[in-house]
Amino acid sequence: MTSPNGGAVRTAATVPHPGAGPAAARPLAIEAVDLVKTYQVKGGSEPVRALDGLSIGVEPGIVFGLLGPNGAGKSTTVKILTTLAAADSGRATVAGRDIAADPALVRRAIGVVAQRSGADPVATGRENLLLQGRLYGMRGAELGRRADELLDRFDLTDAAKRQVKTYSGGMQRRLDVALGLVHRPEVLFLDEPTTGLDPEARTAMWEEIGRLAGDDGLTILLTTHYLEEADRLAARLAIVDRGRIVTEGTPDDLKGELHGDAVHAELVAAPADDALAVYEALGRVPGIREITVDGRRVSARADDGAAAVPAVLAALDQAGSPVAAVTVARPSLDDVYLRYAGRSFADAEGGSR
Ligand SMILES: Nc1ncnc2c1ncn2[C@@H]1O[C@H](COP(=O)(O)OP(=O)(O)OP(=O)(O)O)[C@@H](O)[C@H]1O
Repeated sequence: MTSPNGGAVRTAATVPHPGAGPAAARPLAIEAVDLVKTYQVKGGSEPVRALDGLSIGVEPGIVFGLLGPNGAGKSTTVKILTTLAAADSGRATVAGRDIAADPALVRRAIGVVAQRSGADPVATGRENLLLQGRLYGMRGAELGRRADELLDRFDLTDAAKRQVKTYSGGMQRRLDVALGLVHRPEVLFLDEPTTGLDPEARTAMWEEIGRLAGDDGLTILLTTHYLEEADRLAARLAIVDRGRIVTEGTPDDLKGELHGDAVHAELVAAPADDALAVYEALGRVPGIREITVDGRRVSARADDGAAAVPAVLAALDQAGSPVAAVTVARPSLDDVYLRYAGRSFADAEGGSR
């Protein structure tokens, strides 16, 4: 089978329909296979490999989180899946259409809320929605009704006739999401929707996104570098590190893989000898496993964290690395990230790729 431009048309992969018989299957809303993307940097010798064989499969009707630190490759993935950039290699389908063979069909089927607002600041909120609808061929009373419905839904009715430049950050972001939904897309891309919002506006946006997830059939791909956001909103999530997916599952499954408690110790000083003495000393403490030393930070898992603390403190002291502070916690997504990426989320955010 070939497409009008001669390229091969790929059929979308399918997933078993939950609760349906073994023969029933639904197409994936998003499928990306082995995406690679490099950027040539002006004046730089080495090209940046933003995506290094990234693959995801997103079932329809869910919020799927792409979680990763700054520079992990989330925005590049969104740009490729929304046809704004081409991959060097690999393939993908969105809403059942191949992004390379049928980019126009993909664009009609998706809504995109980019990191930077696309709204016209000197137009009103309602005018922005009408303009966006017209771009998708919507007209007349139907478009007016859709704009009013979205203004109401995103709590913007009172501000509908105000210029967008007078909106608060939270109101602008809500309008951005409304703009992405005007033409009733099948798949909505939200690229870091709450970055830059104050905590109150962030919570309000989380509630909105949570409600959207219940909309009939809408699939949402959400990128975020907030662990809490992914935990709260995503039915499934994939953790991205250095352009690859390092693990994928429901937030609870991912945390559940980590049995026992996370023990984090802050050493008085970073160990000098490649931390060998620290690894050896902790390795001898019963019930302690998965030890990671990262500068002054030591992390490990323990079946009973609180009970293990005295032995951990004593072992580190004897190894010549006294402890300044220690915490015990239930596994978090940060622990999941540490396990798969080998460094803490905070370090990955601040560090180089
Ligand atoms: N146009 C570009 N030219 C050169 N390098 C780029 C370009 N766009 C992205 N990169 C690089 O590619 C890598 C991935 O960037 P990307 O924006 O996809 O990451 P991200 O996970 O979305 O991060 P952020 O949260 O900061 O947006 C980074 O190293 C980035 O510096």
